[in-house]
Amino acid sequence: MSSPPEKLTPMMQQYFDVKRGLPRDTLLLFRLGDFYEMFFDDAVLASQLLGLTLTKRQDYPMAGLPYHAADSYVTKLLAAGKKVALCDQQEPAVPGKLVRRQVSRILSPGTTLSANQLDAARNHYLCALACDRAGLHAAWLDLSTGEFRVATDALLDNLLPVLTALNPAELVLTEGDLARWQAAPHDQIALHALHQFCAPRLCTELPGYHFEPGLGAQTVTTALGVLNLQGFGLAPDHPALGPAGALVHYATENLCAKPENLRSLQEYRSTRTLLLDPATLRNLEIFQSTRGTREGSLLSAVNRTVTSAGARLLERWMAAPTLDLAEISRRQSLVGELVERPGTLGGLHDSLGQVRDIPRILGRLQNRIRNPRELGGVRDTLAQIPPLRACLTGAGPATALAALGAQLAELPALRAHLAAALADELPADLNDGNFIRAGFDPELDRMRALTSGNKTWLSDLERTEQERTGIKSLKVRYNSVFGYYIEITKANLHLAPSDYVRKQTTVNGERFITDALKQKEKEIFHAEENALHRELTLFNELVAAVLDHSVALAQTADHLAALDVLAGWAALAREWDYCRPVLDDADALEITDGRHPVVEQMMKSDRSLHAGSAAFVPNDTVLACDDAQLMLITGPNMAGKSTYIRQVALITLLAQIGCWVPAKACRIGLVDRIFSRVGASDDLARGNSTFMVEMNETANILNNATDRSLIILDEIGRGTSTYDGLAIAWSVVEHLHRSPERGPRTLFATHYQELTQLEKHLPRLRNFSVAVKEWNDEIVFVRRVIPGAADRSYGIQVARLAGLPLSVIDRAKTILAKLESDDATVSLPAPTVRPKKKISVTPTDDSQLSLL
Ligand SMILES: Nc1ncnc2c1ncn2[C@@H]1O[C@H](COP(=O)(O)OP(=O)(O)OP(=O)(O)O)[C@@H](O)[C@H]1O
Repeated sequence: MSSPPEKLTPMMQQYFDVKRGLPRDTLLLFRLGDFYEMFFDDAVLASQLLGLTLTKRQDYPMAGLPYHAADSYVTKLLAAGKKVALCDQQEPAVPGKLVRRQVSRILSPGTTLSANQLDAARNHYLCALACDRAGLHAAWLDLSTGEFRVATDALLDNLLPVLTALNPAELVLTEGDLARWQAAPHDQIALHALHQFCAPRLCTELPGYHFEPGLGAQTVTTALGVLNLQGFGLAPDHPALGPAGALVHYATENLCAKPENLRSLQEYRSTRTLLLDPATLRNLEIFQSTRGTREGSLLSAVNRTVTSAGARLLERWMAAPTLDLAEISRRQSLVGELVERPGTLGGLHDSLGQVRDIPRILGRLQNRIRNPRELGGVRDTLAQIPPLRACLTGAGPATALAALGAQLAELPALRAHLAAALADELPADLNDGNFIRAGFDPELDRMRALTSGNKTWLSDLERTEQERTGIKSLKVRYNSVFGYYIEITKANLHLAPSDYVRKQTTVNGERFITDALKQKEKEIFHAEENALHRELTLFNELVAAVLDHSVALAQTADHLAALDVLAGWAALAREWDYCRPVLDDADALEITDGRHPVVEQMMKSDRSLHAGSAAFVPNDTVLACDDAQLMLITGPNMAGKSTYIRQVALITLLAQIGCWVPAKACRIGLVDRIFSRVGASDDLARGNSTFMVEMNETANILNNATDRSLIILDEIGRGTSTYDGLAIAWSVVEHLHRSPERGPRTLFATHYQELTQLEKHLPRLRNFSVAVKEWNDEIVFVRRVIPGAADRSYGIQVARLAGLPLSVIDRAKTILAKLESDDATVSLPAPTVRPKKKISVTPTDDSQLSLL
């Protein structure tokens, strides 16, 4: 920061005192009257980010923004990854006296609670990490809803996938860790992966002692208001309590108070979760498409939620699909009951549409961010509980839906209280008043009557003064500078009575006051102030009443969120004809008429735009760890290989979150991890070529896959020379098939025709191809996956479809014919191509398979 001027005014002295107490990367917004001002480097930066005018005060830069618009400016600063401290006046300003000021909150991307600064449909995590010889220890907290979790794992690969899926808005790390991870020797792959996860995010570093587990246990127990953590199944020396303590400390500093909405601390265990590594999340476009949009992702294809809390729960379920068969079956049954009852589904949809974001409303109320609309949200939600319960119990007393309905707390007293107390239309700002309904509180009514009585007096005054003076155009008006005044136009000034006191001359006339008018004004102001004060008291009582029921409200909100997700899935199942998959502990993966959930929907919307476009063609899959373990899929370009192998992975993922799946029938033996290696992507910024990324991802799969995993591999080895690539692809297939009895269920799409010969030697490998029809040297895609290897690749025909110039196509055909003939000499002009050698397989002993 620029150095402060030598001689400081008392106010600037106060500014520097506050600034010194803040972390260095925090912008200070310093309240001066109706503005928040920034000075020095903060002013320069903010003026650039917010487009504010940069001014000067005694030679140093200054920029200000009106305090009532602060929310939208702060939103922009947070979106730019900045942290912002709001320093407010703690007492009314008195001329000649320095006002007491204090930081009231620090806002950062991971700790903000304001509805404007949060995406309603997304969880918003602050996450702390520590890594030592015992492994990776993590804690994450959504301060807006109070969700708080810890996890520890000896293997980074078990924890990093879920953290990537959670996509935290901000990280808290031990000072120096980030640099240490970056500088770690090349073979420390785990530390580099950790650095890679952290580097693009906003990281705040805290001194190491904040991460000490003993201190963490104390901080966390105090924050949760419990004596110990046994009730949450956590030992006092759990290593993730270090990061958990650091999180609570950081949140407390930012809120300038203890976070009041932490209800519980849950341990996340990777052994209970289907893991999707970061590459798979990206490759399978689970949360966003490769273009970076929500549209085109699996999440958007299966999201039919109508509440924000439901949308967030769906995201959480997808980030960590469960391995708990009972839980999966519970969700499936609820979906099943709803699929059977379209009437119930319609009723739920309407009522859920009126439900407000209770978890975040409670989070704000508990952390002292309060406005009348938040209470309105609780009122409107409670009003929906009776119809929702009626809807659910209407399904029959012995149903899972009725059981869920019984868990929704009606809280009739609170509902009636809020309905009686709150006005229909509620202001966003407490100080605007008029949010308490007339007739609710006699005292408030009396004060309001006084105000309105006085206002009637004013309008009567206008009439009587017009009569007294004979000036028809005389007006009684109000402005914020003079308060109430009487206005007389120039032409009538000679008629102004002598008791009128002149206050201001305007272009058209003069403004006057009288003693009686000023007396009345005082009464009005006083009555308004009293009424607002009374409203605030009533408001605080209502907030207290709501918070008294916070546990029941929070639980009900959790049930409503689940109901929203499940009702959405039932609607999806009906609309797209999904089936209920059977999940068990067996080894099989059998899908009849499976479809790709995203491509299918996109094709339908294309069809509605372009008549004649084709419909999605369903395909079967049969895999088993100990039988058809590895499907090797060949076929022309564009035939549908990638779509097919991805659809199997997506159907598996949907099945394990409890959703129904796009198929006619489906049976899946639980999968512990889904791995994928698809497409080409480079990571040039970190010095990794396309091929290097491909090999890293493949290495990860081969090192971490278990017999319970599902692996999809698309064109392994494509990023290098033909023979190197083929050799690698070949040995990868062998590796996956190495155990004599069983191996991970694998789908392997390839253009290396040579690999199909492996079927003869690897008993659990099955050749499949995507069929095409050939017609007049053109190909027609039929999108059917059939047993047996493809005969050729039709690359040139597809290249023609892509619009390559005909001269190039013809020349390619000539070269291909030569290459495929025994005479491998191609006459010039020709590209430099290594003649293709015949590749053959020598049977029996695997180790003797000769490539070349
Ligand atoms: N089962 C299907 N039904 C209808 N259309 C499909 C089906 N499968 C794929 N398609 C369409 O075919 C296009 C190409 O599919 P895909 O990318 O899977 O082919 P591919 O065989 O992997 O091609 P390449 O080998 O060139 O990567 C998809 O974008 C999709 O629109």
